[in-house]
Amino acid sequence: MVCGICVRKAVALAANLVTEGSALCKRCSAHVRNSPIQTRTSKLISKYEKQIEELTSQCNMKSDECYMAWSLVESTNQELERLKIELHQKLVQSDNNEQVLERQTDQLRNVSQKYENAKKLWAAAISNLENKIKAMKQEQALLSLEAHDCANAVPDLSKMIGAVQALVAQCEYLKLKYYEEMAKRKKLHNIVQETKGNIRVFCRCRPLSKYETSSGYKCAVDFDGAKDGDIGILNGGTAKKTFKFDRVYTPTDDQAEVYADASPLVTSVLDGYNVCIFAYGQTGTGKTFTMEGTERSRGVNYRTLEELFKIAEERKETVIYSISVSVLEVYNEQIRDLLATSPSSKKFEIKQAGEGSHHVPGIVEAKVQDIKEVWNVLQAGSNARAVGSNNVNEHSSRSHCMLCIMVKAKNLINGDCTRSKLWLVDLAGSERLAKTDAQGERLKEAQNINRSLSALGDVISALAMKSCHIPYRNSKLTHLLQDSLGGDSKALMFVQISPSDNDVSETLSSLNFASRVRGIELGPAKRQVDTAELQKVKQMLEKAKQEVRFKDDSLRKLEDTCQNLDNKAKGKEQLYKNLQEKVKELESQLDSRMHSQITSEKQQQQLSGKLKEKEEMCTTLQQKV
Ligand SMILES: Nc1ncnc2c1ncn2[C@@H]1O[C@H](COP(=O)(O)OP(=O)(O)OP(=O)(O)O)[C@@H](O)[C@H]1O
Repeated sequence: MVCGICVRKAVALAANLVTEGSALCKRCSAHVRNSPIQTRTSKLISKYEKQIEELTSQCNMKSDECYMAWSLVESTNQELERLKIELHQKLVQSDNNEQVLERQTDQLRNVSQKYENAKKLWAAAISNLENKIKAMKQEQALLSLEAHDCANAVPDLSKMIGAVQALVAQCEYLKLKYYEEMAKRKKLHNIVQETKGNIRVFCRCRPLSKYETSSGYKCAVDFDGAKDGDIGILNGGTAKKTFKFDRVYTPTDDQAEVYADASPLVTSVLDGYNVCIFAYGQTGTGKTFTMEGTERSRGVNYRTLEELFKIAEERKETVIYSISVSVLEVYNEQIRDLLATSPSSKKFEIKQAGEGSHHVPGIVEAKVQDIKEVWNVLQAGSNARAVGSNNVNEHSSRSHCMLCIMVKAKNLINGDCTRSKLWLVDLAGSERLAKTDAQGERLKEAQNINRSLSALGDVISALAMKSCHIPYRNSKLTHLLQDSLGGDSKALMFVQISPSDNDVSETLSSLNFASRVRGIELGPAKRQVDTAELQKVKQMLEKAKQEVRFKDDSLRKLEDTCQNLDNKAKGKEQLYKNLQEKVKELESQLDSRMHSQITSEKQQQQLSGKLKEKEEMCTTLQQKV
């Protein structure tokens, strides 16, 4: 209850305790009796206070709700931010992917461009090759036509084979005949040799030397009967002494002509006969020239060996020959083995001569395969001879130079084996001691020369008289030549003379010696030989040889033609195969290119698919945002 004074103020006062019927004044705490208005007001107040309380609690609830709503918005915003970042990252990635894709697309474009270019190139190459193949096919067709023409040109292959077989058979028959004839010829040849005598003498006169001409010396030799083997020596004006030999060579006769007459003896060596060819005569008359010759004008030694190898080669199908050579020098009755001492003998193989090869032991021999090797051996001999003397010319005049060729032969048809020897001797110059007026060493040399030359004469005489004792051992020269002087052996002596009237006495001496050698051997009975039969056989043999040669030639020509055609066809075939292989190679290269193109196209498609997926993902995300 508020006093009247307070009542007035009551309206303005808030919250005052009101009790029904009475109340305590809040200001003065006096009990105040409630008026009806006051009661009603307090009722209203409490009612409103209740309403306020309700509203306050409602307000609190709403504030909580608001708070919750705010929190939700906050978290949604955060999510949105995250999504934005994610979207951004995706966009960046998508950009990167796009760039990679672009690059790959560019690469693919390049690859496909290259592929297109290569394709064009290959296509051009292939069409080029196809053209070539076409051309080659045409050529091949032409060639096969040609081959057909050729085949047609040959009447009939079987006929041809038959003809060839007949030719071969004929050839074989002719060969047999040829061998038979050869055997006959050999026999006849040896008969002819025997009828001519086992020792023959050829006389050769050298030209007047420049010195002789300038000194006014004249030619004292008459060659009028030279063709018949007659030679005349003018001795003191009109007096003329004539000699007869198997051959007489004038100063104009060359080395080939001289050798031509000696060559049949070479054939005898290959047939198993021992042979001796020697040059005898006064110093400076051309013994070395005849036997050795010069490089431009080869002598008997070289030509003999050349022919020997030629015949051995010709006969190689029927006889196997093994040839070896020894080179010796006899000076003052001493033997010098020039091959054993030669500084250049390393060029060929030398060995001790086989047992029984020589009567004098210890001599070496060089086995020679061809004429080139022989030349090396001859050179080695000459070099060794030069090394052994201060002056080769003078020394050679006073020593006997001896070349021995040993031949072993095996006949493949009848199995015959022979061993024979060919001596080629350049004798020391013969001089009369009275003329040389020699003394000391020179006298000794001259005496030795004369002794050995007269020993040679004695051996020849003893042989001619068919003595039971032949004095071979009287000199080293005859001792060495023992096998080739006498028995079945054949000898040829070149008597060398000077044309000068200043040398007449020496010339006469040499010719007398040579006549003695020749005269004692040739008997009248042996001269009467019927050469007509021999001529007939020779002609038959020549004809058979020509026929064989002709058949051989035509066979060889046919074989050559067939071989040529075969070679051509093979060549073309190979070319065609090569081209086919090239085309195959190109095709496989093209295939692999196409395969790689397809692979790269597939890769491109896969990449585009992935790109699309990414783009869709981006769009979805953006929409979400
Ligand atoms: N037929 C010929 N034609 C041309 N020149 C020749 C002939 N014969 C010899 N001669 C020459 O005569 C000279 C003497 O010859 P060569 O030396 O051969 O005589 P030789 O008898 O061997 O002498 P030696 O006994 O002194 O050794 C050489 O110059 C040679 O070239």
